[in-house]
Amino acid sequence: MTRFIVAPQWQGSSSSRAMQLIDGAEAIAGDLPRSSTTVLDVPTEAGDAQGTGVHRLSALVRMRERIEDAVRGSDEATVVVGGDCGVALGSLTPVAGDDLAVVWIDAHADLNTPETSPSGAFHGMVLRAITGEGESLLRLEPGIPPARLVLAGTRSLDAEEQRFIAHHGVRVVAPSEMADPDVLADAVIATGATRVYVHVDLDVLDPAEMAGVALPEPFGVRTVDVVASIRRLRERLPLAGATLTEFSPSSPEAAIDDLGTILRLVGALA
Ligand SMILES: NC(=[NH2+])NCCC[C@H](N)C(=O)O
Repeated sequence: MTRFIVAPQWQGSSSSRAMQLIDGAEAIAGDLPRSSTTVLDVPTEAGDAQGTGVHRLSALVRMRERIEDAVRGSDEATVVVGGDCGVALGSLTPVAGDDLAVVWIDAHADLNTPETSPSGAFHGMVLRAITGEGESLLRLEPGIPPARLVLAGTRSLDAEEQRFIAHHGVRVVAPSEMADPDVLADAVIATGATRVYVHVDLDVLDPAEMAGVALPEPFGVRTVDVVASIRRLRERLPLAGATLTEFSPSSPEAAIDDLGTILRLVGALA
């Protein structure tokens, strides 16, 4: 049975957004099987950037350790539910290796560094940290090489992210390409990896199908296509771990509308 870890991490400077991410994590947790779900404590400490340009750095370093400890030692793939996308660092660290590909299903690339981030929010830097770059207190070492990354559903890129993708020739599966589930699976197989980590940020979905995200981006992917792409990929490679992140409903009533969609994605990852 798949294990779930719920990590209500928040990375920004706004407390209303923090509350929404915490509420979102709790709403999802309420629908997961109780016996196989661990809910981590909410990191209430404000944390300190320590001059790094990463908001709440000290709190995020602690949260990373907590997530890593919770994931480590399981024989099966663990699905870590955020919280923000930054939880993927702690979730991926115990399963990293030179046979691993990382699939980033997200409207954003999350490839900023503290120097290039427009927001100071770690969720926009976490994939870069997974490649072993960026702030030294909060990155994977050794990192996953760019040739082992596949981005999918991506449609909002900052200048440095565009440069990184072009420079390294990172494969980006466009939202429209997701209609054919073989495209993602083929792209991951082409990296030569033999295991795959799948990260899903709910903002990859079209806003018509997912309202409860902080940074909705138009022209997104249909839930049915994300589910089919993940299932097809899993027919071809074993899943090493997964994240499902960024649920931040504006109210408990609004959360109910999105939970059915979220559970379909949970089903594809579990
Ligand atoms: N996974 C996300 N929601 N990322 C949002 C990132 C937004 C922007 N690119 C930043 O660096 O701040």
